[in-house]
Amino acid sequence: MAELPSEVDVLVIGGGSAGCVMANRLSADPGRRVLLAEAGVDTPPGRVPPEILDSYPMPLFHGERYVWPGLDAVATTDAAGRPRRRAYEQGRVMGGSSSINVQSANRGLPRDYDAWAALGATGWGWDNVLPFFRKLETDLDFGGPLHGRDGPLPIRRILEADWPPFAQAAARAFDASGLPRRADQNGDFADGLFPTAFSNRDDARVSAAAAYLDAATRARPNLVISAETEVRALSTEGRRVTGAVLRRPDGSDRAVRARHVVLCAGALHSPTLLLRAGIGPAAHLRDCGIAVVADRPGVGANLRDHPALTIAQYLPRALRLSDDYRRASFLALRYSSGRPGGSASDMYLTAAARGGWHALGRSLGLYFLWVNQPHSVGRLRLRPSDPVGSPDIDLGLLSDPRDLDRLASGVRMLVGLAVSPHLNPNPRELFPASFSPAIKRLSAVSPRNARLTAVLARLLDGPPPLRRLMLRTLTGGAELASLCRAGDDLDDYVRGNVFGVWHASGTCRMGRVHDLEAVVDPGGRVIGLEGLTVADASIMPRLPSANTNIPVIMGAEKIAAGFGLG
Ligand SMILES: Cc1cc2nc3c(=O)[nH]c(=O)nc-3n(C[C@H](O)[C@H](O)[C@H](O)COP(=O)(O)OP(=O)(O)OC[C@H]3O[C@@H](n4cnc5c(N)ncnc54)[C@H](O)[C@@H]3O)c2cc1C
Repeated sequence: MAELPSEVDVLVIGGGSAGCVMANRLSADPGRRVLLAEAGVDTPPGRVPPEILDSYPMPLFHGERYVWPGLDAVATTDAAGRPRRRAYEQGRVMGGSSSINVQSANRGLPRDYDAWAALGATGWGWDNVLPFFRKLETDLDFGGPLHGRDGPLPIRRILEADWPPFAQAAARAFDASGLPRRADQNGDFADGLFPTAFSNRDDARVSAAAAYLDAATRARPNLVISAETEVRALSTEGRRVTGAVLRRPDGSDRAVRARHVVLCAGALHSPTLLLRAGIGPAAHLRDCGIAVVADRPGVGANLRDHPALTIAQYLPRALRLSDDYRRASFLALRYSSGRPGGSASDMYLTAAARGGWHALGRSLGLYFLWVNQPHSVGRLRLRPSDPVGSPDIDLGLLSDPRDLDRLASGVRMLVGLAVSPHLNPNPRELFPASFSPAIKRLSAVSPRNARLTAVLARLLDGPPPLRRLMLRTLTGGAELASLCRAGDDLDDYVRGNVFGVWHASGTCRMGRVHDLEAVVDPGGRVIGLEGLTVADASIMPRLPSANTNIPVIMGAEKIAAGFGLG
């Protein structure tokens, strides 16, 4: 257990994607004493658990060891107004969600950041953020003015020449979209079919912890890293944040004073800590019995994730990945829906050659389809009956009907592409999948599940009538191709199955200091408070047209570069 200082210059709360960047960059000044407090276990160099290093990530987020317990979220409400709630995984381990994620390393599009600037995040336009995208990476495939050569995070792709049969087949099937094949999704910003970029070296994950908390950084005498240390509360004196109360692994609480606190607890926990400290919408705080320190209506508002569907396909044997091939996701299609209310590149589709770690998963391909530029917005609140318990999260994924429309049209497009002689021409063998509680249970790594899925996989590979019977049982009889023929049924299917892709963001959004809904200024400082910065996924004004890890790391790099105590 690391010895805790009683007073530091900077306390960084949360050692996730943003927190690792902040701890590294802020402790580069030897005169600044920095403490990083992370609730989860540490992953020091040379002792990263093999399941975290693994290029195949799914067992991590279906397991319990590295995720926050008790977090769930309402995806949307059904036609009768009933909320549809499901577990929402977030990393609780050094590296945070970058230690459990799918490792996709996608920047998004220049116009995403120009839109941030237009919304009040002055200085965050593409020309301003590009230097930080370059700074964070070593691109192992591409150079030139758009790419970094010596940043902490290696980014690579499996290029077409090295694709296994599934990826070759999926690309041939997706060619029917008419979109060109492109090589660099982080440097070529038009629509097309790309090899996905990911944060990985030598077929091993490189989390933010591996990249930014290397041995040399950890050896700095002015940096203390305290894992298994949960921050229970921020401390305030008037409108100044003066430190926090930390719970140690032995259960004891310890107050640490800090000249400046940097919140990097993620888009769900950062606003939760602010609300509990009395920083948030005044009426809501009063409902919870919390004294108001600063009335900031934007705290917990503007919660965004990409509304997504998962769809599985029974794969012929020739397209299945061999067991020693760990990475399963190879390509992505960025395309424009062309629907009313849509915009260029507003949709995203990925194809993975394995639906799970087990025998059943090996016989399935898995597609993720999401709205890349959603209009829908959700919110996070404390529960007035239990303000110190898990927050009440409503992703509001289809709160805007244009997102329902685009997802439904995306399903039609996917059916048109994936029901193909290159993959599997049988429309009944492309079917809805979701990470329901039953599938999550089946996806936990255990000898029992290995045996059970081996039996199921053998049955699935049996005679076609038996396979159809199994698929009917698994999916409750829903067939995507027939759903697409009946518009209302397709909408019901989308409403009943939509979920996020763990890209929670926006709950402490950046904006101009006079914007009442903004929570932080363009330097990440909480408006109206002293001594407090937020530097994680919470600050995004809008989602980029991309997975969020690399944009979060870019944001933390930028905030660290402009950081000053005060
Ligand atoms: C399952 C999953 C798959 C994903 N796949 C991808 C992908 O392939 N590509 C991609 O780009 N993005 C992906 N994402 C999203 C991406 O990883 C996140 O957007 C990004 O990691 C968020 O960074 P963050 O710093 O905001 O939060 P996090 O990385 O989640 O870090 C927050 C940290 O704060 C700690 N913490 C929280 N509260 C406290 C407290 N009170 N005290 C102490 N510590 C605390 C947490 O334990 C955690 O370590 C995925 C996310 C998940 C969960």
